[in-house]
Amino acid sequence: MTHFDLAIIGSGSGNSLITPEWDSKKVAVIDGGTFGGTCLNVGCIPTKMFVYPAQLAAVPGEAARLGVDQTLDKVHWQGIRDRIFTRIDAISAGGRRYRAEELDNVTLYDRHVRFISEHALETDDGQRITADQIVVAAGSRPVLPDIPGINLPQVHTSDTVMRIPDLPDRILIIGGGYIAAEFGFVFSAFGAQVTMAARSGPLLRALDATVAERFTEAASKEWDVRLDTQVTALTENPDGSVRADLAGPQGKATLDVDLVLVATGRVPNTDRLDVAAAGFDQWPDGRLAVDEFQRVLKNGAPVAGVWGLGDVSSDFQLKHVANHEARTVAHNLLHPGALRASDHRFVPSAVFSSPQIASVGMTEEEACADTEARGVELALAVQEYGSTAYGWAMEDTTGFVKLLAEKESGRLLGAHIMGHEASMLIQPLIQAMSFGLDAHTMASGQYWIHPALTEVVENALLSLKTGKA
Ligand SMILES: Cc1cc2nc3c(=O)[nH]c(=O)nc-3n(C[C@H](O)[C@H](O)[C@H](O)COP(=O)(O)OP(=O)(O)OC[C@H]3O[C@@H](n4cnc5c(N)ncnc54)[C@H](O)[C@@H]3O)c2cc1C
Ligand SMILES: NC(=O)c1ccc[n+]([C@@H]2O[C@H](COP(=O)([O-])OP(=O)(O)OC[C@H]3O[C@@H](n4cnc5c(N)ncnc54)[C@H](O)[C@@H]3O)[C@@H](O)[C@H]2O)c1
Repeated sequence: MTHFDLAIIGSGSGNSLITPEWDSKKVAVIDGGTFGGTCLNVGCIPTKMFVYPAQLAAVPGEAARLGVDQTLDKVHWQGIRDRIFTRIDAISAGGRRYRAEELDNVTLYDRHVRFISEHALETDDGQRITADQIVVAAGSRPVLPDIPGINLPQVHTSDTVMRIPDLPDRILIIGGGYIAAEFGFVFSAFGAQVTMAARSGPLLRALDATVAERFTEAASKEWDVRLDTQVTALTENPDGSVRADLAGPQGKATLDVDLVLVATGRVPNTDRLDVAAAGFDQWPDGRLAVDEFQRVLKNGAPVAGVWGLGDVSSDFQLKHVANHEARTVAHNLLHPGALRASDHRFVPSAVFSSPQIASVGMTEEEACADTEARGVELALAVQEYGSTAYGWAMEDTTGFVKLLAEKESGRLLGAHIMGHEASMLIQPLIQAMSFGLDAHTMASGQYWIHPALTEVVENALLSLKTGKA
């Protein structure tokens, strides 16, 4: 049995907790997977490193509309893949080496671990660890739906698909969420024939309904989107390809593909941690229950010295949320008498597909319910990129900004953007919501550069008919 001042399970956002204040204390970092966690190794970072070259591959199609003829000669899958993972693997190895070898006070356990009591853990090779403080930052993993043939070697998740040896000709993506949307774009821009089977339509249906509908329409022009379609079986063909049995609105069909990507959501890793053995509370979806200070709960009350952060406990499976919660925990570990709460009021997200999407705050449906419940009026504006000068330059036909605000006060309730650089255009709206700037003051109290694309945000704000306008 080895005792530590602090034990951290998970080297993703959990790794950032080891600040210089811990130099004189004994710290354990435990990770049974690849050092650095999901975002670095199999998540945000490599996916976006594929999205960027995919955007370049899509340029000739876009340029032709504007009178510039270009041709795409070749996409070097292996070169792109190796460039990405040479960089990422080195960062992961460097981070691991730093923790394992260069910090005297830190012990790295490359093992899976499970709880045996509130403050005691056991690794999968039988080592016992106790700690005054334990941080559970163990993340989530892909769900594999119960479909016959799901374990065929041609079936991948986001954990493995980015390292495949060659770009397949034909890909079936099961799911219609974030991962499906991003990989659908990457693989189709690279030249693969992509079919997407979404169990219930439209794509990205957790987002605002206008975004989901208009994204589905745009995506359907680029790849084969089958809504309300179940994949009922996967069978290996004699030539090594896979036959998928599909059941959809048109009845039953079969589809032969070279690779299947499963993107049907992710589950928190609480089961493999055996948090039930410590008696910690869990939500029905398996997430570890924590309070606003990120303290793990047991029978509804915080457990002294046990904390949770990121995908394992969060409502949002997003890296910037995991990082924010890690900053909360970093402070609270060191300041037990002055705890800080995490701020989950205005959590933005972006889908790096084509078109790109960014959202913050309520959907229209949520804003309607919210304003109705509070007896206040809702103001709504939809502004097309194509209505601004920069949109004319782009000959844009798909991009738009949708804003939702409280009519009387002009307080923004939600913002949804689809189109070129949506993830950047949304930032001033996140800022306004976070700092309580009303729509009218935001629109008219500052200069907006002409004729930048930001004018679409300015015009959307001006179109909101609020009490302050
Ligand atoms: C394909 C993909 C793309 C994404 N893109 C984005 C994006 O663009 N933007 C964004 O904000 N988010 C994105 N995300 C989500 C983001 O990656 C996660 O929200 C974030 O990485 C979660 O961080 P974490 O620290 O909670 O967990 P992780 O980074 O997953 O770290 C958990 C660690 O715990 C280890 N572990 C788990 N169980 C045990 C155990 N029992 N014992 C020991 N170790 C254990 C795991 O090996 C892992 O290394 C993406 C996710 C995926 C899959
Ligand atoms: N850009 C980003 O921020 C980004 C990118 C990728 C992933 N992520 C995070 O990772 C999480 C997981 O991504 P995801 O795309 O796997 O999940 P998701 O929750 O976004 O989408 C899952 C999809 O799978 C469908 N589905 C579920 N079970 C199914 C089944 N049996 N058959 C067919 N379809 C089924 C759902 O209806 C849904 O459309 C996301 O929630 C997101 O938070 C974020």
